[in-house]
Amino acid sequence: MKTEKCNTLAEARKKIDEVDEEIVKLIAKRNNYIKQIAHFKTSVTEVKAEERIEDVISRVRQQAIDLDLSPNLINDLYVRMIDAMVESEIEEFNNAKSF
Ligand SMILES: C=C(O[C@@H]1C=C(C(=O)O)C=C[C@H]1O)C(=O)O
Repeated sequence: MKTEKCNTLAEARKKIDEVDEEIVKLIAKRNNYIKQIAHFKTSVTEVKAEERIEDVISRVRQQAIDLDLSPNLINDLYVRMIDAMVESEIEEFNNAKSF
């Protein structure tokens, strides 16, 4: 992973702002795929797919370890994010069913 060396506080903050912009775009992209997935499912239990959540969390925890990042931090962020995305998937699922 390429991280540039910054020489000032302002420069480092600008880099952080750029990274944040990318993170939010990627989260929006992830959420768009989540909404598509809703259309391939037939029940709310299937929407929730607990075993898939465990797989995703386990994979990102390992990736955090590989990148020398706290696995617990990534775990907590993902639990919160997936929770919200499952809500958005359920909403999409219920809307699709009502057509
Ligand atoms: C996207 C899916 O649906 C839900 C959302 C998940 C996620 O945000 O990664 C994982 C499992 C499901 O709770 C899926 O089944 O893959």
